[in-house]
Amino acid sequence: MPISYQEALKIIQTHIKPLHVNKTLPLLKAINRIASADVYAKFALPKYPMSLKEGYGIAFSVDKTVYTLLSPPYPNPIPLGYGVSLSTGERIPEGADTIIAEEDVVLEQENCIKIPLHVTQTQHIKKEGEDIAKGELLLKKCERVSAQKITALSSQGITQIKTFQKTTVSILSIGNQLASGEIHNSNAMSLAARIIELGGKVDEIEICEENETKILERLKALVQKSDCVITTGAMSRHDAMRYLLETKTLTPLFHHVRIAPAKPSALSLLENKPILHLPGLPLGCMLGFEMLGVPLLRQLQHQLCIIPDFITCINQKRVTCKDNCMSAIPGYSDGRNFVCAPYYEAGRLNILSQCNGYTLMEDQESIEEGREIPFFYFTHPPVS
Ligand SMILES: Nc1nc2c(c(=O)[nH]1)N[C@H]1C(S)=C(S)[C@@H](COP(=O)(O)OP(=O)(O)OC[C@H]3O[C@@H](n4cnc5c(N)ncnc54)[C@H](O)[C@@H]3O)O[C@H]1N2
Ligand code: MOO
Repeated sequence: MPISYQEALKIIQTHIKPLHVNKTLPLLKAINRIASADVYAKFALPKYPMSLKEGYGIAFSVDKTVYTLLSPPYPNPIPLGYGVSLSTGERIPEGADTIIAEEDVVLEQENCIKIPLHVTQTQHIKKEGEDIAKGELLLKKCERVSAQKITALSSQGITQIKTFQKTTVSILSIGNQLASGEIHNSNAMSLAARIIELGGKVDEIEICEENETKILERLKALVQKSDCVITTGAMSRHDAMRYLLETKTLTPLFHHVRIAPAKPSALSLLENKPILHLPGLPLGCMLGFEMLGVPLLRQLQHQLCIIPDFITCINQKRVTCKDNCMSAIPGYSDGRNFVCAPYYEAGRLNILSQCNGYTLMEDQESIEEGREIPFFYFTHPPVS
């Protein structure tokens, strides 16, 4: 009996152990990787109150509009009614509590300024610790290292961080047409490209003819090399990969999922390494990877949510799907609307090149125009 898509995801979450190999990397090499340790701020930023304008720092007094400018060395604190010249980003001396931009003052004499009537005390000042507090959590374990996270880290002088090792994947493509050279192995190259896009590393890409002994031998070798193996093909009736799963030569954690396409997909463990078995039909293989392979990689990479982020879009063209399963429908979204691909049968080859993501729809025969749908971008870093 096929299990539901949710059950398959649950099995990935409960049976697949995230990888525990750490690597300390320079910040820019860590981009898109997952942090393997919390990083805290060593000191507060800014370290001192700073002026956000080119102008004057004054010790504000409510009844005064004219301020005498002092020259360094300044008295500590600056007395009420006095001020100093400051540039943008400069430290504000003790006692000065308000910044007046230079274009807002009238120079009365050489060392005297007249400030506008409406001044807010503390204006244009960035206070000590306003950006980052000492001890603040800057990067959480299991969080993706992004350009936005780099700002705080580099402002602390942090040049390297601990991340989880990239997931390494080997691909075994099974089929006699592949082995004889009758067809090119576009599935493996497409999967490999996608794995690299997602931040993984591809170790080996091999082709194997449909022979149970040879498949098993190659799988045993590949699980030694990689964190995870993906097989493609030989999953229909009477096929070799399916036979190995059905006879429990390879013990499946699941086999047959109520998804469309890629229903015959399976997940097994060999020497504790996960093997994802996808069908050979090209679109079935790639959408099966999006539905099951992406969550598997996210699980291996400690992602808290193994499903990637999605946005909500409005469906623009009626879509037919399969009821009693989770259908993945590829298409294009401009961020607001979704239009499904003109065709999306599992055996088609090249339609994804015209798509930027897919929607998932469960137990529906169709998705009507105007309906809200989830949309998963291919380009979203899925380990985030
Ligand atoms: N009588 C039935 N037939 C099929 C059923 C069924 O229930 N009853 N299920 C269908 C479903 S669903 C799927 S999915 C496929 C599973 O097919 P396989 O995984 O066994 O596919 P292969 O025989 O290995 O390959 C089919 C076809 O796909 C192309 N291919 C395969 N590998 C590659 C590759 N690496 N790169 C590019 N293209 C590849 C090639 O044209 C193969 O001939 O079974 C249905 N059948
Ligand atoms: O499960 Mo298959 O990929 O629909 O043809």
